[in-house]
Amino acid sequence: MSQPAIWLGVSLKMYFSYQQTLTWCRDVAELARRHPAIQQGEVGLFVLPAYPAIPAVAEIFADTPVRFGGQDVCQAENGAWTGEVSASMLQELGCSLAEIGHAERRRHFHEDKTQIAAKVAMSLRHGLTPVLCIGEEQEGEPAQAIALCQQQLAEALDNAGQQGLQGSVFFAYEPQWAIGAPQPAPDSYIRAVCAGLRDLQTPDGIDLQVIYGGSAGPGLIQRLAGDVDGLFLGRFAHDPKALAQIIDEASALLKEIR
Ligand SMILES: O=C(CO)COP(=O)(O)O
Repeated sequence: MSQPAIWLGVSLKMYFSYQQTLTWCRDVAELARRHPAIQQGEVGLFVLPAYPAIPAVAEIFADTPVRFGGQDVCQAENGAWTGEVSASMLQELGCSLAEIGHAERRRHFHEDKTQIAAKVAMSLRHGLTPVLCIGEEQEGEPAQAIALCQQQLAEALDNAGQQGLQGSVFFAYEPQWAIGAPQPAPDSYIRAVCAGLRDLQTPDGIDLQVIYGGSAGPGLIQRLAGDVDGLFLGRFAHDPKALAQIIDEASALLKEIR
């Protein structure tokens, strides 16, 4: 089956309890089982729950095409790294993704470009698709945002390129000023930046899917009309009905643009 044309990813961050996570995932699994666009592989869905929920989430999504992964991953293979989770353990649990470099991790845990590049390489080495989060801190001009993202992307893929690692990377473009806001960045801004990001060069064998995150919710995917490969959702996917609506919109958009 070919790759989905639109990806919808959801990070649950630390919003839900364990039981709330399972209840939400069961609703999403049900949605995935009955939605033709998901079943036919036109719209892809991925979910990033908190680490302890991963084994139960794996069971819930077992008979669906929904992918799941960690909200972070350790840069080291294994060993004396208290509190960390290795890429190999994520893979063992059935994960196919690892989120890397989210703005909240950069802010609260001072993650830097060296760690982020090492995490990207470690994920690819273990067959995990990095969900690499990049975005400018302050609102400015699209050209400035593209230049900054280009530099951060090159730094993040540097180790992987040098090691000749191959695979897909979700480039989650998340302007930091739009995360946790009442509404996303303006449509024209997102379209201009994401169109530029899609043209960026990557090391041989690494392909990018550009998805937009930052207060994304119902209505946005249609307004971005084909300039992004998908959305990376947070709060506005907490209501499964809202997620269902976004899947419907993605499916309708694909019918329009094909
Ligand atoms: O950071 C995000 C996704 O990882 C976006 O979160 P919000 O949509 O809640 O702003």
